[in-house]
Amino acid sequence: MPKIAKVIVDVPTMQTDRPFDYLIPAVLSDTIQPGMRVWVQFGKGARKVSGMVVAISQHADYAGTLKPILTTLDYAPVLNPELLALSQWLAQTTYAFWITCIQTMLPARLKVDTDKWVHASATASPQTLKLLGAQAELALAELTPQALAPVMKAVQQGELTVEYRAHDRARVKTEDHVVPLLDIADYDQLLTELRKNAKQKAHLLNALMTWVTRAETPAVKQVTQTIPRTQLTQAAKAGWLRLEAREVYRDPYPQLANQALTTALPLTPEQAPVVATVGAAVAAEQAKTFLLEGVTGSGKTEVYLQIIAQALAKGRTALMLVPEIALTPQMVQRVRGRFGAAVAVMHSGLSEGEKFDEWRRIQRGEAQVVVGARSAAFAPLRNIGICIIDEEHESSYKQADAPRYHARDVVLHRAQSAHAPVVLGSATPSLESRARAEKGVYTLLRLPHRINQQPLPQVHLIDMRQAYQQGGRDDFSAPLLAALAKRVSRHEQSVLLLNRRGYSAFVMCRECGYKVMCPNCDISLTLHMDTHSLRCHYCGHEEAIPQTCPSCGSKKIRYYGTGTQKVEASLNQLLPQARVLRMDVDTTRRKGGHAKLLKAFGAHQADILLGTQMIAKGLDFPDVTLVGVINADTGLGLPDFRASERTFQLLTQVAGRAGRADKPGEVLIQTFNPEHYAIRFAQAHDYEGFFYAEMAIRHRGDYPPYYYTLKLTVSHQTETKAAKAIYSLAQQVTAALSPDARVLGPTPGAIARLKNRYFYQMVIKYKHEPNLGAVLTQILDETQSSVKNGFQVAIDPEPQDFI
Ligand SMILES: Nc1ncnc2c1ncn2[C@@H]1O[C@H](COP(=O)(O)OP(=O)(O)OP(=O)(O)O)[C@@H](O)[C@H]1O
Ligand SMILES: [Zn+2]
Ligand SMILES: [Zn+2]
Repeated sequence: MPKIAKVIVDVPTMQTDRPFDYLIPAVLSDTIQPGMRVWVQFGKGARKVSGMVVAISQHADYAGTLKPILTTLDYAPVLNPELLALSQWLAQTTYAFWITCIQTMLPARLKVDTDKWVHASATASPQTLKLLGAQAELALAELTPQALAPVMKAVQQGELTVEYRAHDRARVKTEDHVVPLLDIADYDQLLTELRKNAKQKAHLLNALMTWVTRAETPAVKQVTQTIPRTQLTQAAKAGWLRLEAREVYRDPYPQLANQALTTALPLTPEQAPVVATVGAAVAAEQAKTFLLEGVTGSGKTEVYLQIIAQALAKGRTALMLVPEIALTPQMVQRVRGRFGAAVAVMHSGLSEGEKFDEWRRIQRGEAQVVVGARSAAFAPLRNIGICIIDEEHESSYKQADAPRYHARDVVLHRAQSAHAPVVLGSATPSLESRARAEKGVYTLLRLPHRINQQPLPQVHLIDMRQAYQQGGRDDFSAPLLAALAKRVSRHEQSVLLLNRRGYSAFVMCRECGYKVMCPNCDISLTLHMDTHSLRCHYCGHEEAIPQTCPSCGSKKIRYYGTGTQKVEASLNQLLPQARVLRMDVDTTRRKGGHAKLLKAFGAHQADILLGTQMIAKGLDFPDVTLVGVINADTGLGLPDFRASERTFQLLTQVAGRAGRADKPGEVLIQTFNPEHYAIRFAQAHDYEGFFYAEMAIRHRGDYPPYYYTLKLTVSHQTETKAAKAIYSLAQQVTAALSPDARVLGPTPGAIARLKNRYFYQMVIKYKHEPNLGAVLTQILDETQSSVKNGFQVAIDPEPQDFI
């Protein structure tokens, strides 16, 4: 009885979002396993596509004749059974295509690329044949837009046919090594036969004898420092040696390779019981979730490292997630410093090749500790013994595009099947997690004090309404300037936060008020002084800054908004003695830019580190005694029920950068809302107070964590079509819901037009809705058939952004 492979093909549509049956040819019957990528023929044109074997069975679900699998792309599964099951769970819970989930879980290098080629069909006219020139076929990707137009026309008329050709990009990096082939006596003999002046050959033969004695096979890279490569090739031809390509890993952190390992610190009386409690769950293989609520500088990272060590000692592996912006070189160094080569790092700053190699080191069991950002939740670790999510409140753990997963949920799901405990750590836990701890679903553990009983920094609020009346200058109040100046004279350091949430610099005409807008999106363009251009942060459109107003022709074009560059310029004017380092998207765009700036600041090459949100987290610099917040409240006005929570978290985190060593810290927060509860609780370092106050507000408004939320978005290039569609979907959804559910909207998206598409959305708030999943799947099914009409529907469970 032939065996059947169930294959998910790489064709992401609703109709193809299920396993298809393929025959396993006899030659492959011993090889093929679930989790392997294969080539198959698919669809009408029987074109070659890649796919993933998700199961093997004796039974076909399809009654017709089955096509065979053409061949495999992998020698071993790239998804193990646990991850394969996870991919299916992910597809179900995020309403995404199964193939999209599979691809999200694998490194980009394992995604098969398809190129389109055209060649002449039997009906091709001489004119069409001319398009091909002397070639038998053309790669579409290489044609210019002008050349493409007539080719596409010929394709539509059937004179040219398109062929899809997929190719695997999973290439490993190799390095050549010299392998001696003879023994010492032979080399000695050759040496005596050499002509006197053949100095290079003599040198090589001597070297070969040394390598044979030491049983070495040195890298060609090293050998060619003293012996020319041509000598090696000649010697290889003569049969003296062989050049062998060996697989090497690309190391994203070569500078950390030979670092001496750090040892565990003696734990403080607060840390010790936390490590013991979680350690017990690690030992007992209990899938328990702990919420570690520890103030900034309380030594959470040391706790994580010691818990990880316990899991490793049991022969199990560890997964540690850190938000992208907190994944500083400092953090990587701390983990690599403790566990050395056992650590693999996964984040978006790595090259594709580095990501692939780190993934393979994990896959092969050579790395047992993974530290990484959101996507590391899918690291191919086996035998997980502990999972840690640092800064668990961070919204960047939620992916905004399909599959719209939350890394915290993925990790909790994996830990459950691995019987491993999870630690969610934060100084400012999300309301959702803290509420679960309140109900006893999670176990609450606390580190209420800083290491060595260092006090948390004093926080002062500066009322900017008064400061402006008293003649404050630019963005700086008198007290903040004075405090900065004092630090400079004492050779201490300061961190200065410019809150960019809900905010950006723009260009406006002072005569007529014209703002330069993106031609594709309903949003003003953002000013970038380093490139002297205006850019759209949504679609990437870029244009030069106009000299005169495009609307009225006036020359009174002015720059508005507190951009970091503008703040830096006024700091240089107001405090000429201070050396300022600016850290924002512009100065950290290049690879390693982030690390370079932090290193310079750590080496005291600057007095002030000025930056956006990215400086608020994870930094541990002992000489920082002042933290200034230029604008605390830009995010408070956003139409989002999490606005207060986000502001509280940001202020608490950034305040936590001050006074972490022996010198006491001070924090100055400039605000227009000094009475706002989020700002007051941040001033008092009172997370618990904030939690209960905010819970009351959420309760009154029927918001999470009391309700679940789900956002449904429809877009179309024609505004009326999008609007009509959302109203009919709203009816369809409402009909399926119980009276307890609430529907907000439909409304136009906060940015109603993006990339020339119009967006309409609705938000569903609910507690228990057993029918919701079915009606959403039905909606996806129905709208998918209208994709040809240009509709796009997106379902976002627990969205992090309501705009
Ligand atoms: N047991 C200990 N003994 C001595 N020093 C410690 C101990 N544990 C941690 N530290 C030190 O205390 C400082 C703060 O610790 P750490 O950075 O781990 O805090 P954290 O809670 O992760 O802070 P944040 O949430 O602000 O990032 C670090 O410099 C760390 O080396
Ligand atoms: Zn104008
Ligand atoms: Zn745009």
